[in-house]
Amino acid sequence: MGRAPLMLIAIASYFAFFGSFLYLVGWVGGFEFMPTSVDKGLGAGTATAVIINLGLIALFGIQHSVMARQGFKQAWTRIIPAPIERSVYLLATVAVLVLLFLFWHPVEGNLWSVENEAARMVIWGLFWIGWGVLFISTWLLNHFELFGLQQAWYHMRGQEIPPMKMRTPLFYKAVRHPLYTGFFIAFWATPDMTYSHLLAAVGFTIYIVIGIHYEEKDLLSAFGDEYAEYRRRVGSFIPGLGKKA
Ligand SMILES: C[S@@+](CC[C@H](N)C(=O)[O-])C[C@H]1O[C@@H](n2cnc3c(N)ncnc32)[C@H](O)[C@@H]1O
Repeated sequence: MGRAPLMLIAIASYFAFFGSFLYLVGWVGGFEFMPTSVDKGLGAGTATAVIINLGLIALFGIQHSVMARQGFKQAWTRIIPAPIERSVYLLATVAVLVLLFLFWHPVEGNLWSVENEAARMVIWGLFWIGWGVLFISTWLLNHFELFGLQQAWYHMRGQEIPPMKMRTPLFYKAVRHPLYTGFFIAFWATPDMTYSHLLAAVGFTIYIVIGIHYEEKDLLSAFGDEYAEYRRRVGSFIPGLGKKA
């Protein structure tokens, strides 16, 4: 395939992913105007709903973890062009997110509901801070590389795609996984914790904790001692906690 079509695929994937990310923010927030959300979707009995929902989260986890591993990438790039490997990964993520948005089955009931208006505002503030931390973290790492545009751009210009560099600016000096810290805050900071929301928060938290194990394995093999030393010095999600000897 020509260089320009690959660039177009990368741009289309970027915007498709960005759209699904914005939908995810509204989906987790459970805003009225959303066609579906963590609290608005198809109906089913509790047991069926829980099984389907956990299946949807597992699907997201499997797609995300398997396709991000080095071994998979090496095999996969014999089939698809390497410059759009990340873009195809993003398209697969969009597909599993769309399944989540369409087939999530809300579960009845409420764990907590904060009545006090000021407290509700503080919690909503935290929700937005979480998404903000996540978004800023993508720029701290390398936004365009993370979302596949840089690879296709270099390829289009006939230049070699630069290897991934280890980065530890700003938030990364305090924790190794600020993007996931942002994700946790965004999922857990809600003034109305319905059982549906709780299921999503617990499910995605478990997935991230498992996913990090594999992500760090890859980071250790890519960056060696530099990353090992970083793990000894810097906590995982919460500053000072989860350092690895
Ligand atoms: C979705 S990002 C999440 C990054 C990180 N786990 C976080 O929560 O901020 C996953 C990608 O970031 C890369 N990555 C993670 N930490 C990195 C670092 N310190 N420097 C460069 N790349 C990193 C991983 O290799 C992976 O491709």
